[in-house]
Amino acid sequence: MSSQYRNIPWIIKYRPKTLSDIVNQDEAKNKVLEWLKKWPNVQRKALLLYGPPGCGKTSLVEAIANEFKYELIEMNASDFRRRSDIERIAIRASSMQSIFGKTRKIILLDEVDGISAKEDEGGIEAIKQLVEKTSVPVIMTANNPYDPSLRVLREIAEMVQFKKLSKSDMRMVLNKICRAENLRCDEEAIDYIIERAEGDLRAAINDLQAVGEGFGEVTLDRAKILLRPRDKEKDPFETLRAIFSSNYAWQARAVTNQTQLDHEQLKLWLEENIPIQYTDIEDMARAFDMLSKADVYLGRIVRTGDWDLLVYAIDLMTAGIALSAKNNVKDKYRWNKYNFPRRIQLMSKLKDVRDLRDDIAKLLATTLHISSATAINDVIPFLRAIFQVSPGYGAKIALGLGLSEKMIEFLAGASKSDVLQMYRELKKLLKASSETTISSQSKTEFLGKSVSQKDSGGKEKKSEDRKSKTGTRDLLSFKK
Ligand SMILES: Nc1ncnc2c1ncn2[C@@H]1O[C@H](COP(=O)(O)OP(=O)(O)OP(=O)(O)O)[C@@H](O)[C@H]1O
Repeated sequence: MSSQYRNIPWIIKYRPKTLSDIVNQDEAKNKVLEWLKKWPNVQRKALLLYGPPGCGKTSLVEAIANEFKYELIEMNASDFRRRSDIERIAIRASSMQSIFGKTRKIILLDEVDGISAKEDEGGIEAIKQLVEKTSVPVIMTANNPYDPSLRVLREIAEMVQFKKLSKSDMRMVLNKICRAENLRCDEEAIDYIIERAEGDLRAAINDLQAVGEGFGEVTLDRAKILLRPRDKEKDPFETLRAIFSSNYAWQARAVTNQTQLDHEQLKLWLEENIPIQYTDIEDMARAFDMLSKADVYLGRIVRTGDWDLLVYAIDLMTAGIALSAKNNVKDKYRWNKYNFPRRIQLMSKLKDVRDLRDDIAKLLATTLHISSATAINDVIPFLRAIFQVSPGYGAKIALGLGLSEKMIEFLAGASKSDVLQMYRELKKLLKASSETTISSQSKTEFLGKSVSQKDSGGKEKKSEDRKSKTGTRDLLSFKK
Protein backbone atom coordinates (compact mmCIF):
# COMPACT_ATOMS: atom_id res chain seq x y z
CA MET A 1 0.00 0.00 0.00
CA SER A 2 1.39 3.37 -0.92
CA SER A 3 2.18 5.33 2.25
CA GLN A 4 0.37 8.43 1.02
CA TYR A 5 -2.90 6.48 1.30
CA ARG A 6 -2.32 5.18 4.82
CA ASN A 7 -5.09 6.17 7.24
CA ILE A 8 -7.34 7.45 4.51
CA PRO A 9 -10.81 6.02 5.18
CA TRP A 10 -11.43 3.38 2.54
CA ILE A 11 -14.89 4.77 1.85
CA ILE A 12 -13.08 7.83 0.50
CA LYS A 13 -10.19 6.01 -1.12
CA TYR A 14 -12.56 3.65 -2.97
CA ARG A 15 -15.37 6.10 -3.63
CA PRO A 16 -16.83 5.44 -7.10
CA LYS A 17 -15.21 7.80 -9.62
CA THR A 18 -17.30 6.92 -12.64
CA LEU A 19 -20.74 5.52 -13.29
CA SER A 20 -19.32 2.09 -14.00
CA ASP A 21 -17.95 1.97 -10.43
CA ILE A 22 -21.49 2.18 -9.03
CA VAL A 23 -22.84 -1.30 -8.49
CA ASN A 24 -26.49 -2.03 -9.10
CA GLN A 25 -28.93 0.98 -9.08
CA ASP A 26 -29.26 0.89 -12.89
CA GLU A 27 -32.81 2.17 -12.82
CA ALA A 28 -31.88 5.11 -10.61
CA LYS A 29 -28.78 5.82 -12.75
CA ASN A 30 -30.89 6.02 -15.92
CA LYS A 31 -33.53 8.20 -14.30
CA VAL A 32 -30.97 10.69 -13.00
CA LEU A 33 -29.07 10.83 -16.30
CA GLU A 34 -32.26 11.21 -18.33
CA TRP A 35 -33.46 14.04 -16.08
CA LEU A 36 -30.10 15.86 -16.24
CA LYS A 37 -30.05 15.55 -20.01
CA LYS A 38 -33.46 17.22 -20.27
CA TRP A 39 -32.86 19.89 -17.63
CA PRO A 40 -34.26 22.62 -17.51
CA ASN A 41 -37.06 21.14 -19.66
CA VAL A 42 -38.19 18.85 -16.89
CA GLN A 43 -41.42 18.56 -14.97
CA ARG A 44 -39.73 19.31 -11.66
CA LYS A 45 -36.49 21.21 -11.22
CA ALA A 46 -35.25 19.00 -8.39
CA LEU A 47 -34.69 15.32 -7.71
CA LEU A 48 -35.08 13.60 -4.37
CA LEU A 49 -32.95 10.45 -4.28
CA TYR A 50 -34.06 8.18 -1.49
CA GLY A 51 -33.14 4.80 -0.17
CA PRO A 52 -31.34 3.08 2.70
CA PRO A 53 -28.02 4.39 3.99
CA GLY A 54 -24.84 3.52 2.10
CA CYS A 55 -26.47 2.33 -1.13
CA GLY A 56 -24.86 4.88 -3.45
CA LYS A 57 -27.10 7.97 -3.60
CA THR A 58 -24.35 10.51 -2.96
CA SER A 59 -21.78 8.43 -4.83
CA LEU A 60 -23.94 8.39 -7.96
CA VAL A 61 -24.22 12.17 -8.09
CA GLU A 62 -20.49 12.57 -7.47
CA ALA A 63 -19.65 10.01 -10.16
CA ILE A 64 -21.89 11.79 -12.68
CA ALA A 65 -20.33 15.15 -11.83
CA ASN A 66 -16.88 13.66 -12.22
CA GLU A 67 -17.59 11.84 -15.46
CA PHE A 68 -19.66 14.55 -17.18
CA LYS A 69 -17.62 17.50 -15.86
CA TYR A 70 -20.16 19.24 -13.65
CA GLU A 71 -19.03 21.40 -10.78
CA LEU A 72 -20.69 19.92 -7.70
CA ILE A 73 -21.94 22.38 -5.11
CA GLU A 74 -22.33 19.86 -2.32
CA MET A 75 -23.72 20.51 1.12
CA ASN A 76 -24.74 18.32 4.00
CA ALA A 77 -27.84 18.94 6.18
CA SER A 78 -25.72 20.41 8.94
CA ASP A 79 -24.48 23.08 6.50
CA PHE A 80 -27.88 24.30 5.30
CA ARG A 81 -30.18 24.47 8.28
CA ARG A 82 -30.81 28.18 8.02
CA ARG A 83 -32.33 30.23 5.23
CA SER A 84 -29.10 32.22 4.87
CA ASP A 85 -27.13 29.00 4.18
CA ILE A 86 -29.41 28.13 1.29
CA GLU A 87 -29.23 31.65 -0.06
CA ARG A 88 -25.43 31.42 -0.06
CA ILE A 89 -25.64 28.23 -2.12
CA ALA A 90 -28.02 29.88 -4.57
CA ILE A 91 -25.63 32.82 -5.07
CA ARG A 92 -22.70 30.51 -5.66
CA ALA A 93 -24.72 28.42 -8.09
CA SER A 94 -25.94 31.39 -10.08
CA SER A 95 -22.52 33.00 -10.50
CA MET A 96 -21.46 32.46 -14.08
CA GLN A 97 -17.84 31.89 -13.25
CA SER A 98 -17.07 28.50 -11.84
CA ILE A 99 -14.07 28.27 -9.55
CA PHE A 100 -13.07 25.09 -11.34
CA GLY A 101 -13.55 26.48 -14.83
CA LYS A 102 -16.52 24.18 -15.38
CA THR A 103 -19.62 25.77 -16.79
CA ARG A 104 -22.20 23.25 -15.69
CA LYS A 105 -23.15 22.84 -12.07
CA ILE A 106 -25.24 20.62 -9.86
CA ILE A 107 -26.41 21.56 -6.37
CA LEU A 108 -26.35 18.50 -4.11
CA LEU A 109 -28.17 18.83 -0.78
CA ASP A 110 -27.21 15.68 1.06
CA GLU A 111 -29.40 14.09 3.74
CA VAL A 112 -32.25 16.58 3.70
CA ASP A 113 -34.05 14.42 6.24
CA GLY A 114 -31.49 15.74 8.71
CA ILE A 115 -33.21 19.13 8.74
CA SER A 116 -36.15 19.55 11.01
CA ALA A 117 -38.98 21.73 9.75
CA LYS A 118 -39.64 23.09 13.21
CA GLU A 119 -36.23 23.66 14.68
CA ASP A 120 -34.27 24.80 11.66
CA GLU A 121 -35.20 28.33 10.86
CA GLY A 122 -36.85 28.30 7.47
CA GLY A 123 -34.49 25.67 6.00
CA ILE A 124 -37.14 23.66 4.16
CA GLU A 125 -38.98 26.75 2.93
CA ALA A 126 -35.68 28.18 1.67
CA ILE A 127 -34.95 24.96 -0.26
CA LYS A 128 -38.39 25.23 -1.83
CA GLN A 129 -37.64 28.77 -2.96
CA LEU A 130 -34.22 27.73 -4.21
CA VAL A 131 -35.82 25.03 -6.35
CA GLU A 132 -38.45 27.42 -7.69
CA LYS A 133 -35.84 29.95 -8.83
CA THR A 134 -32.88 27.75 -9.60
CA SER A 135 -30.88 28.01 -12.79
CA VAL A 136 -28.96 24.86 -11.82
CA PRO A 137 -30.21 21.28 -11.30
CA VAL A 138 -30.87 20.59 -7.62
CA ILE A 139 -30.47 17.04 -6.31
CA MET A 140 -31.37 16.08 -2.75
CA THR A 141 -30.82 12.82 -0.90
CA ALA A 142 -32.68 11.30 2.03
CA ASN A 143 -33.01 7.98 3.81
CA ASN A 144 -36.55 8.55 4.96
CA PRO A 145 -38.36 10.82 2.49
CA TYR A 146 -41.70 10.02 4.17
CA ASP A 147 -40.86 12.05 7.24
CA PRO A 148 -43.89 14.39 7.55
CA SER A 149 -41.60 17.41 7.72
CA LEU A 150 -40.34 16.65 4.19
CA ARG A 151 -43.78 16.82 2.57
CA VAL A 152 -42.94 20.13 0.89
CA LEU A 153 -39.79 18.64 -0.65
CA ARG A 154 -41.67 15.56 -1.88
CA GLU A 155 -44.05 17.89 -3.70
CA ILE A 156 -41.39 19.93 -5.49
CA ALA A 157 -39.07 17.09 -6.48
CA GLU A 158 -39.17 14.03 -8.67
CA MET A 159 -38.58 11.00 -6.47
CA VAL A 160 -35.94 8.44 -7.44
CA GLN A 161 -35.75 5.26 -5.43
CA PHE A 162 -32.44 3.51 -4.66
CA LYS A 163 -32.57 -0.16 -3.78
CA LYS A 164 -30.94 -1.79 -0.80
CA LEU A 165 -27.77 -3.45 -2.13
CA SER A 166 -27.79 -7.23 -2.33
CA LYS A 167 -25.20 -9.40 -0.65
CA SER A 168 -23.58 -10.22 -3.98
CA ASP A 169 -23.33 -6.50 -4.88
CA MET A 170 -21.56 -5.89 -1.60
CA ARG A 171 -19.32 -8.93 -1.95
CA MET A 172 -18.17 -7.68 -5.36
CA VAL A 173 -17.07 -4.30 -3.92
CA LEU A 174 -15.42 -5.80 -0.80
CA ASN A 175 -13.48 -8.37 -2.84
CA LYS A 176 -12.27 -5.63 -5.16
CA ILE A 177 -10.97 -3.64 -2.18
CA CYS A 178 -9.30 -6.78 -0.76
CA ARG A 179 -7.45 -7.25 -4.05
CA ALA A 180 -6.43 -3.59 -4.25
CA GLU A 181 -5.17 -3.67 -0.64
CA ASN A 182 -3.42 -7.00 -1.17
CA LEU A 183 -5.39 -8.56 1.66
CA ARG A 184 -6.07 -12.25 2.05
CA CYS A 185 -9.78 -12.36 2.87
CA ASP A 186 -11.69 -15.36 4.28
CA GLU A 187 -14.99 -15.73 2.46
CA GLU A 188 -16.66 -16.41 5.83
CA ALA A 189 -15.29 -13.19 7.26
CA ILE A 190 -16.58 -11.25 4.26
CA ASP A 191 -19.98 -12.91 4.71
CA TYR A 192 -19.99 -11.96 8.38
CA ILE A 193 -19.23 -8.32 7.55
CA ILE A 194 -21.90 -8.23 4.85
CA GLU A 195 -24.54 -9.84 7.06
CA ARG A 196 -23.90 -7.33 9.81
CA ALA A 197 -24.06 -4.32 7.48
CA GLU A 198 -27.61 -5.12 6.25
CA GLY A 199 -27.19 -3.53 2.84
CA ASP A 200 -25.16 -0.53 4.03
CA LEU A 201 -22.00 -0.66 1.92
CA ARG A 202 -20.43 2.27 3.73
CA ALA A 203 -20.67 0.33 7.01
CA ALA A 204 -19.29 -2.81 5.36
CA ILE A 205 -16.26 -0.99 3.91
CA ASN A 206 -15.55 0.66 7.28
CA ASP A 207 -15.73 -2.75 8.97
CA LEU A 208 -13.45 -4.31 6.38
CA GLN A 209 -10.89 -1.59 7.03
CA ALA A 210 -11.20 -2.06 10.81
CA VAL A 211 -10.57 -5.79 10.53
CA GLY A 212 -8.03 -5.86 7.71
CA GLU A 213 -5.87 -2.72 7.58
CA GLY A 214 -2.38 -3.37 8.90
CA PHE A 215 -2.99 -7.13 9.38
CA GLY A 216 -2.56 -8.32 5.79
CA GLU A 217 -5.58 -10.59 6.14
CA VAL A 218 -9.25 -10.57 7.11
CA THR A 219 -10.24 -13.52 9.29
CA LEU A 220 -13.57 -14.53 10.77
CA ASP A 221 -12.14 -14.74 14.30
CA ARG A 222 -10.85 -11.19 14.23
CA ALA A 223 -14.06 -9.94 12.60
CA LYS A 224 -16.11 -11.48 15.43
CA ILE A 225 -13.88 -9.95 18.09
CA LEU A 226 -13.72 -6.48 16.56
CA LEU A 227 -17.26 -6.15 15.27
CA ARG A 228 -20.13 -6.43 17.68
CA PRO A 229 -23.66 -6.96 16.35
CA ARG A 230 -25.17 -3.74 15.16
CA ASP A 231 -28.70 -2.41 15.71
CA LYS A 232 -30.02 -0.81 12.56
CA GLU A 233 -33.19 1.23 12.22
CA LYS A 234 -35.88 -0.02 9.89
CA ASP A 235 -37.81 2.40 7.69
CA PRO A 236 -41.65 2.31 7.89
CA PHE A 237 -41.95 -0.19 5.04
CA GLU A 238 -39.39 -2.59 6.53
CA THR A 239 -41.03 -2.18 9.94
CA LEU A 240 -44.43 -3.23 8.63
CA ARG A 241 -42.96 -6.14 6.68
CA ALA A 242 -41.07 -7.34 9.77
CA ILE A 243 -44.17 -7.13 12.01
CA PHE A 244 -46.58 -8.81 9.60
CA SER A 245 -44.20 -11.65 8.79
CA SER A 246 -43.22 -12.43 12.40
CA ASN A 247 -44.01 -15.97 13.48
CA TYR A 248 -43.49 -15.41 17.18
CA ALA A 249 -44.62 -12.73 19.61
CA TRP A 250 -41.03 -11.91 20.67
CA GLN A 251 -39.99 -11.49 17.04
CA ALA A 252 -42.74 -8.94 16.34
CA ARG A 253 -42.12 -7.12 19.60
CA ALA A 254 -38.39 -6.82 18.87
CA VAL A 255 -39.16 -4.77 15.74
CA THR A 256 -40.00 -1.77 17.90
CA ASN A 257 -36.38 -1.58 19.06
CA GLN A 258 -35.23 -1.06 15.51
CA THR A 259 -37.79 1.18 13.86
CA GLN A 260 -37.77 4.80 12.80
CA LEU A 261 -41.46 5.06 13.79
CA ASP A 262 -42.69 6.12 17.20
CA HIS A 263 -45.76 4.36 18.63
CA GLU A 264 -48.24 6.95 17.29
CA GLN A 265 -46.80 6.78 13.78
CA LEU A 266 -46.70 2.97 13.94
CA LYS A 267 -50.40 2.93 14.79
CA LEU A 268 -51.23 5.04 11.72
CA TRP A 269 -49.03 2.96 9.40
CA LEU A 270 -50.65 -0.25 10.63
CA GLU A 271 -54.15 1.19 10.32
CA GLU A 272 -53.50 2.11 6.69
CA ASN A 273 -51.87 -1.16 5.73
CA ILE A 274 -53.67 -3.96 7.60
CA PRO A 275 -56.27 -4.17 4.81
CA ILE A 276 -53.46 -4.41 2.28
CA GLN A 277 -51.67 -7.25 4.07
CA TYR A 278 -54.62 -9.34 5.27
CA THR A 279 -57.14 -10.40 2.66
CA ASP A 280 -59.16 -12.76 4.84
CA ILE A 281 -61.94 -10.75 6.45
CA GLU A 282 -61.70 -12.47 9.84
CA ASP A 283 -57.91 -12.09 9.99
CA MET A 284 -58.33 -8.45 9.12
CA ALA A 285 -61.00 -7.96 11.80
CA ARG A 286 -58.76 -9.64 14.39
CA ALA A 287 -55.87 -7.34 13.46
CA PHE A 288 -58.07 -4.22 13.68
CA ASP A 289 -59.39 -5.44 17.03
CA MET A 290 -55.81 -5.60 18.35
CA LEU A 291 -55.08 -2.14 16.97
CA SER A 292 -58.20 -0.63 18.52
CA LYS A 293 -57.29 -2.12 21.91
CA ALA A 294 -53.79 -0.66 21.55
CA ASP A 295 -55.45 2.67 20.79
CA VAL A 296 -57.43 2.46 24.05
CA TYR A 297 -54.17 2.09 25.97
CA LEU A 298 -52.55 4.96 24.07
CA GLY A 299 -55.57 7.14 24.90
CA ARG A 300 -55.23 6.23 28.59
CA ILE A 301 -51.55 7.17 28.52
CA VAL A 302 -52.45 10.61 27.18
CA ARG A 303 -55.15 11.09 29.84
CA THR A 304 -53.28 9.74 32.85
CA GLY A 305 -49.63 10.18 31.90
CA ASP A 306 -49.10 6.55 32.93
CA TRP A 307 -46.38 5.42 30.51
CA ASP A 308 -46.27 1.94 32.07
CA LEU A 309 -49.25 1.18 29.84
CA LEU A 310 -47.14 1.60 26.68
CA VAL A 311 -45.88 -2.00 26.79
CA TYR A 312 -49.46 -3.28 26.42
CA ALA A 313 -50.14 -0.99 23.48
CA ILE A 314 -46.91 -2.11 21.83
CA ASP A 315 -47.59 -5.82 22.41
CA LEU A 316 -51.03 -5.46 20.84
CA MET A 317 -49.73 -3.50 17.84
CA THR A 318 -46.87 -5.89 17.14
CA ALA A 319 -47.42 -9.43 18.47
CA GLY A 320 -51.21 -9.04 18.43
CA ILE A 321 -51.31 -8.03 14.80
CA ALA A 322 -48.63 -10.48 13.65
CA LEU A 323 -50.55 -13.40 15.13
CA SER A 324 -53.92 -12.32 13.77
CA ALA A 325 -53.47 -14.15 10.48
CA LYS A 326 -55.08 -17.49 11.25
CA ASN A 327 -57.34 -18.31 8.31
CA ASN A 328 -54.91 -17.31 5.59
CA VAL A 329 -51.43 -17.57 7.06
CA LYS A 330 -49.80 -17.11 3.65
CA ASP A 331 -50.94 -13.48 3.71
CA LYS A 332 -48.30 -12.78 6.32
CA TYR A 333 -45.44 -13.37 3.90
CA ARG A 334 -46.90 -11.84 0.76
CA TRP A 335 -44.88 -8.89 -0.55
CA ASN A 336 -47.07 -5.79 -0.73
CA LYS A 337 -46.61 -2.22 -1.75
CA TYR A 338 -47.59 -0.38 1.43
CA ASN A 339 -49.30 3.01 1.49
CA PHE A 340 -48.23 6.16 3.28
CA PRO A 341 -50.95 6.82 5.93
CA ARG A 342 -53.56 9.17 4.55
CA ARG A 343 -54.28 10.44 8.07
CA ILE A 344 -50.73 11.79 8.40
CA GLN A 345 -51.03 13.49 5.02
CA LEU A 346 -54.39 14.95 5.98
CA MET A 347 -53.20 16.10 9.38
CA SER A 348 -50.24 17.97 7.96
CA LYS A 349 -52.45 19.52 5.27
CA LEU A 350 -54.99 20.63 7.89
CA LYS A 351 -52.21 22.15 9.95
CA ASP A 352 -51.00 24.12 6.93
CA VAL A 353 -54.54 25.36 6.31
CA ARG A 354 -54.96 26.41 9.96
CA ASP A 355 -51.62 28.23 9.90
CA LEU A 356 -52.67 30.09 6.75
CA ARG A 357 -56.02 31.10 8.25
CA ASP A 358 -54.23 32.37 11.37
CA ASP A 359 -51.82 34.41 9.24
CA ILE A 360 -54.75 36.04 7.45
CA ALA A 361 -56.44 36.70 10.79
CA LYS A 362 -53.29 38.39 12.13
CA LEU A 363 -53.05 40.58 9.06
CA LEU A 364 -56.74 41.57 9.32
CA ALA A 365 -56.39 42.19 13.04
CA THR A 366 -53.62 44.77 12.52
CA THR A 367 -55.22 46.39 9.48
CA LEU A 368 -58.76 46.62 10.82
CA HIS A 369 -57.89 47.05 14.51
CA ILE A 370 -59.87 44.02 15.61
CA SER A 371 -58.95 40.88 17.49
CA SER A 372 -57.76 37.77 15.64
CA ALA A 373 -60.80 35.90 16.96
CA THR A 374 -63.15 38.51 15.43
CA ALA A 375 -61.20 38.29 12.18
CA ILE A 376 -61.65 34.51 12.12
CA ASN A 377 -65.33 34.47 13.13
CA ASP A 378 -66.73 37.64 11.58
CA VAL A 379 -64.48 38.83 8.76
CA ILE A 380 -62.92 35.80 7.06
CA PRO A 381 -66.33 34.17 6.30
CA PHE A 382 -67.47 37.39 4.56
CA LEU A 383 -64.22 37.71 2.68
CA ARG A 384 -64.60 34.11 1.49
CA ALA A 385 -68.12 34.87 0.22
CA ILE A 386 -66.92 37.99 -1.59
CA PHE A 387 -63.89 36.27 -3.14
CA GLN A 388 -66.02 33.41 -4.37
CA VAL A 389 -68.99 35.39 -5.67
CA SER A 390 -67.17 38.39 -7.04
CA PRO A 391 -63.57 37.65 -8.07
CA GLY A 392 -63.02 41.26 -9.18
CA TYR A 393 -63.73 42.68 -5.76
CA GLY A 394 -61.75 39.87 -4.24
CA ALA A 395 -58.70 40.80 -6.31
CA LYS A 396 -58.92 44.43 -5.25
CA ILE A 397 -59.35 43.57 -1.61
CA ALA A 398 -56.39 41.21 -1.83
CA LEU A 399 -54.24 43.97 -3.25
CA GLY A 400 -55.46 46.51 -0.72
CA LEU A 401 -54.77 44.22 2.20
CA GLY A 402 -51.48 42.93 0.81
CA LEU A 403 -52.55 39.28 0.86
CA SER A 404 -50.19 36.64 -0.51
CA GLU A 405 -51.23 34.38 -3.39
CA LYS A 406 -51.58 31.46 -0.97
CA MET A 407 -53.96 33.54 1.15
CA ILE A 408 -55.97 34.44 -1.94
CA GLU A 409 -56.26 30.76 -2.86
CA PHE A 410 -57.49 30.01 0.65
CA LEU A 411 -60.19 32.68 0.51
CA ALA A 412 -61.25 32.17 -3.09
CA GLY A 413 -61.67 28.39 -3.07
CA ALA A 414 -63.08 27.30 -6.43
CA SER A 415 -62.77 30.82 -7.88
CA LYS A 416 -59.06 31.00 -7.11
CA SER A 417 -57.87 31.09 -10.71
CA ASP A 418 -60.21 33.99 -11.55
CA VAL A 419 -59.21 36.01 -8.51
CA LEU A 420 -55.52 35.28 -8.99
CA GLN A 421 -55.60 36.24 -12.65
CA MET A 422 -57.23 39.59 -11.90
CA TYR A 423 -54.99 40.16 -8.89
CA ARG A 424 -51.90 39.66 -11.07
CA GLU A 425 -53.24 41.95 -13.79
CA LEU A 426 -53.92 44.64 -11.23
CA LYS A 427 -50.51 44.25 -9.71
CA LYS A 428 -48.88 44.59 -13.12
CA LEU A 429 -50.90 47.69 -13.92
CA LEU A 430 -50.04 49.25 -10.62
CA LYS A 431 -46.37 48.61 -11.22
CA ALA A 432 -46.55 50.03 -14.70
CA SER A 433 -48.16 53.18 -13.43
CA SER A 434 -45.89 56.16 -13.76
CA GLU A 435 -46.61 57.26 -10.23
CA THR A 436 -43.94 56.10 -7.89
CA THR A 437 -46.10 56.45 -4.82
CA ILE A 438 -49.80 56.06 -5.13
CA SER A 439 -51.96 57.42 -2.39
CA SER A 440 -54.61 55.03 -1.21
CA GLN A 441 -57.27 57.22 -2.82
CA SER A 442 -55.65 57.41 -6.24
CA LYS A 443 -54.81 53.73 -5.97
CA THR A 444 -58.51 53.10 -5.53
CA GLU A 445 -59.35 55.26 -8.56
CA PHE A 446 -56.71 53.51 -10.58
CA LEU A 447 -58.01 50.08 -9.65
CA GLY A 448 -61.57 51.12 -10.37
CA LYS A 449 -60.67 52.28 -13.88
CA SER A 450 -58.56 49.49 -15.08
CA VAL A 451 -59.95 46.22 -13.87
CA SER A 452 -61.57 43.90 -16.29
CA GLN A 453 -63.76 41.90 -13.98
CA LYS A 454 -65.65 38.65 -14.28
CA ASP A 455 -69.06 38.56 -12.66
CA SER A 456 -70.19 35.63 -10.59
CA GLY A 457 -71.53 33.94 -13.70
CA GLY A 458 -68.06 34.08 -15.20
CA LYS A 459 -68.86 36.62 -17.96
CA GLU A 460 -66.34 39.36 -18.75
CA LYS A 461 -67.44 42.89 -17.92
CA LYS A 462 -65.57 46.15 -17.58
CA SER A 463 -65.22 46.55 -13.87
CA GLU A 464 -66.07 49.45 -11.68
CA ASP A 465 -66.47 51.38 -14.93
CA ARG A 466 -67.80 54.86 -14.61
CA LYS A 467 -68.16 54.84 -10.85
CA SER A 468 -64.41 55.26 -10.52
CA LYS A 469 -64.66 58.76 -11.97
CA THR A 470 -65.82 59.94 -8.58
CA GLY A 471 -62.62 58.52 -7.22
CA THR A 472 -63.97 58.21 -3.72
CA ARG A 473 -64.62 54.55 -3.31
CA ASP A 474 -62.54 52.73 -0.78
CA LEU A 475 -60.70 49.60 -1.68
CA LEU A 476 -62.47 47.77 1.07
CA SER A 477 -65.94 48.90 0.09
CA PHE A 478 -67.72 45.70 -0.81
CA LYS A 479 -70.83 47.21 -2.38
CA LYS A 480 -71.31 46.54 -6.09
N1 LIG B 1 -23.93 1.33 -5.32
C1 LIG B 1 -22.67 1.51 -4.91
N2 LIG B 1 -21.64 1.19 -5.71
C2 LIG B 1 -20.37 1.35 -5.30
N3 LIG B 1 -20.02 1.83 -4.09
C3 LIG B 1 -21.00 2.16 -3.24
C4 LIG B 1 -22.37 2.02 -3.62
N4 LIG B 1 -23.12 2.40 -2.58
C5 LIG B 1 -22.28 2.79 -1.61
N5 LIG B 1 -21.00 2.64 -1.99
C6 LIG B 1 -19.82 2.88 -1.15
O1 LIG B 1 -20.29 3.31 0.13
C7 LIG B 1 -19.86 4.63 0.45
C8 LIG B 1 -21.05 5.44 0.89
O2 LIG B 1 -21.95 5.59 -0.19
P1 LIG B 1 -22.88 6.86 -0.39
O3 LIG B 1 -22.35 8.01 0.39
O4 LIG B 1 -23.10 7.05 -1.84
O5 LIG B 1 -24.19 6.32 0.28
P2 LIG B 1 -25.60 7.04 0.41
O6 LIG B 1 -26.61 6.16 -0.21
O7 LIG B 1 -25.54 8.44 -0.05
O8 LIG B 1 -25.77 6.97 1.99
P3 LIG B 1 -26.44 7.99 3.02
O9 LIG B 1 -27.90 7.93 2.81
O10 LIG B 1 -26.06 7.43 4.36
O11 LIG B 1 -25.82 9.32 2.76
C9 LIG B 1 -19.23 5.18 -0.82
O12 LIG B 1 -18.04 5.82 -0.50
C10 LIG B 1 -18.93 3.97 -1.66
O13 LIG B 1 -17.62 3.57 -1.44
